[in-house]
Amino acid sequence: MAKLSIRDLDLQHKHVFIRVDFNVPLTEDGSEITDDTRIKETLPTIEYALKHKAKVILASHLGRPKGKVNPRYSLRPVVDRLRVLLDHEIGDAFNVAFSPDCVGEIATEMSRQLESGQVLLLENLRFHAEEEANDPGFAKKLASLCEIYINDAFGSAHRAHASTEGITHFVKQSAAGLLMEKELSYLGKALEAPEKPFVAILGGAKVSDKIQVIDNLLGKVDALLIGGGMAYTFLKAKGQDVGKSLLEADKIETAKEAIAKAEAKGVRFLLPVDHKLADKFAADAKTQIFEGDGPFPADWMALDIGPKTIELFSDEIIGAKTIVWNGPMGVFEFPAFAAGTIGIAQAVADNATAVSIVGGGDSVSAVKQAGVADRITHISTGGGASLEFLEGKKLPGVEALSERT
Ligand SMILES: Nc1ncnc2c1ncn2[C@@H]1O[C@H](COP(=O)(O)OP(=O)(O)O)[C@@H](O)[C@H]1O
Ligand SMILES: O=C(OP(=O)(O)O)[C@H](O)COP(=O)(O)O
Ligand SMILES: [Mg+2]
Repeated sequence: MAKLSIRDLDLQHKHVFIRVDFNVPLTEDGSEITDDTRIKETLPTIEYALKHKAKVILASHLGRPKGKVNPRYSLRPVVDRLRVLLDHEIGDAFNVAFSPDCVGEIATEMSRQLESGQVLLLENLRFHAEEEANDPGFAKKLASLCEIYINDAFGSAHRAHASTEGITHFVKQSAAGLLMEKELSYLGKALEAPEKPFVAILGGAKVSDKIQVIDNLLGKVDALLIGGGMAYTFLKAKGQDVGKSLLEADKIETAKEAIAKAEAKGVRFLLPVDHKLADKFAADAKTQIFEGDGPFPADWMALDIGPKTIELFSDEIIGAKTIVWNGPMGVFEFPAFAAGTIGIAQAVADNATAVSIVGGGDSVSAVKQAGVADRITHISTGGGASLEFLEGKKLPGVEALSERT
């Protein structure tokens, strides 16, 4: 990689701002972390900086609070977990300070008081609309906290936001963290010339974001399996009434184009053939299995793929030599709708001859919940980011870093 690495820099006694992706899955009320993979994966970078006597400032977004302060999306639960993890790694009673705002007087004062070898975590960057708008004034405020900027947030590297892109224009040195380097290096090698058959599995809830990558994926994969919340815009595009299922009406045209392109290119394009429907979006919803391409019963929504779809997708997965998976097959956080995601996780893990890559905050959480993570070749902290990387797009969070000269 031609980009500067944290290992190239002299960190001693400097304020080092590390952009991390602590956008971890939480319980519904936001009070507890359900999967801390993204925190654990940044520990090598944080420990490296501490060992080299940096004053470490950590910043992240959490969820999509849309530019407003919202306690539901506070990073406070992350401070507690980080303390425990660093205690365990570094020694007892390791303190992590927490600033209730990522910019302003308190953040400035707390960062000024940091000593070498100490850590400060800033509150959710997305409590300010300027973060996602990549506002230069806001980026400058973030930059004023530090002398060195490190981006270790691979999971957010596809975003050109103030803390991932803008900030680099206001600091002298911007470098990649160890997790960022590890992800780029692994994915770069694995996806340079993937062995075929190459099967991509897409699901999850970020339909409008991720439907964009399909066009480019169709030039690379032999089969594309679409489940989860992503599937219903496609089924609607094929003329099926999907009731109250997740639907992005303004992406129906994009979906139609993708279906046509897959056909023209001879890519096998699989959609669910049965579903587990719910009468409401809740863990205790009434359920029914629905099969075929007729209209869903009115007011019901699909929250999981059905057993025939698990079988159909698994048959495709068994024969693959490279598998990339992002996005759960259903609302696996509710036990009644976890079977599809767990079934696909097992099928991916059971294919011992394929290189398998599972990416995304929620997908990784699901694979761990299914107990098969150790049989996946690479667990990536990035969902959208790994898809855009696979597409061959330049990631703005990486592009913005200083060149190694
Ligand atoms: N059929 C569905 N309807 C609504 N939400 C769904 C459905 N299937 C999956 N999801 C949700 O998608 C979310 C994860 O999507 P996403 O963030 O895109 O994945 P990842 O974090 O793995 O990249 C999960 O919280 C899951 O509940
Ligand atoms: O969780 C994330 O992506 P993912 O759900 O695709 O894994 C990243 O933290 C990016 O979050 P965003 O999609 O709200 O910008
Ligand atoms: Mg997610």
